[in-house]
Amino acid sequence: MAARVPVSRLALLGAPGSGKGTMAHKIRLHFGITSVASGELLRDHIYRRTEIGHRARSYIVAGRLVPDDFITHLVMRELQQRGDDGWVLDGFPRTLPQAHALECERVRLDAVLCLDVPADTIRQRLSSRWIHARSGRVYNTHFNPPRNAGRDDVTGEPLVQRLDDRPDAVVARLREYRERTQPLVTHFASRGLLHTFAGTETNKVWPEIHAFISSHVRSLG
Ligand SMILES: Nc1nc2c(ncn2[C@@H]2O[C@H](COP(=O)(O)OP(=O)(O)O)[C@@H](O)[C@H]2O)c(=O)[nH]1
Ligand SMILES: Nc1ncnc2c1ncn2[C@@H]1O[C@H](COP(=O)(O)OP(=O)(O)O)[C@@H](O)[C@H]1O
Repeated sequence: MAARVPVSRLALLGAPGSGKGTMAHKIRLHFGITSVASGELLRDHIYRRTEIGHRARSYIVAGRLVPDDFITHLVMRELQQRGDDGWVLDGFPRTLPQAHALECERVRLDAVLCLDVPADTIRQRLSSRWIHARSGRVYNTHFNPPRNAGRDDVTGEPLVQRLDDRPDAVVARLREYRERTQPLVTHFASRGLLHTFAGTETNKVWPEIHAFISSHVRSLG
């Protein structure tokens, strides 16, 4: 059974393809803490063809970050719905203004887990990532392939590649990461919240993250 941590508020920081979503999934399975994934929120809006999705699409396809106030509003609304529960933020904050917005709203973070993965590994992973568009389930032809090639395990529906996993969009996303997200490393380190986990294989990094959450995460229970 999952070991439950009563209250914990974590953020996953890392380049595109560093394994944030994969780790968030493992944290939910092992600790019962669910994630708020900013990219998934946006893709869901695009899939449902909402006005928000319409605004976000051109940024995402070009590999650019969507405007700060736009994504902050979306994530804050989601967090308000969660009330006092713990959560893992996957992909937010991604810029200094987003981190400042969390502080302004007095949203407490217990720890920021930074995934440090080399760019070559990231390019390989993203070229072999496939998703089920409706649910957001993520596969990889090498790491966690679907049971039937090209088909979602649960629905049997076809898998697709993300438009922003094309090589030119990946170059743009890695540039956005270096220029706008990496400054958060210093920001969170200065607040004593940063914990970095380096490696090229999720299954080797996960035991370190598991041990960290088991021993460090604040509990109000
Ligand atoms: N080969 C390989 N692929 C992995 C590993 N960990 C995660 N992946 C895959 O790499 C891709 C990116 O991981 P994901 O969790 O989506 O990264 P995110 O973009 O940071 O959320 C997905 O297709 C994962 O299934 C690993 O250790 N090895
Ligand atoms: N916090 C954020 N700030 C700005 N744009 C975001 C944010 N989160 C997600 N996005 C947009 O959604 C895209 C996909 O995000 P995500 O699913 O987290 O992908 P990945 O971590 O694989 O790059 C980003 O490239 C960006 O366009």
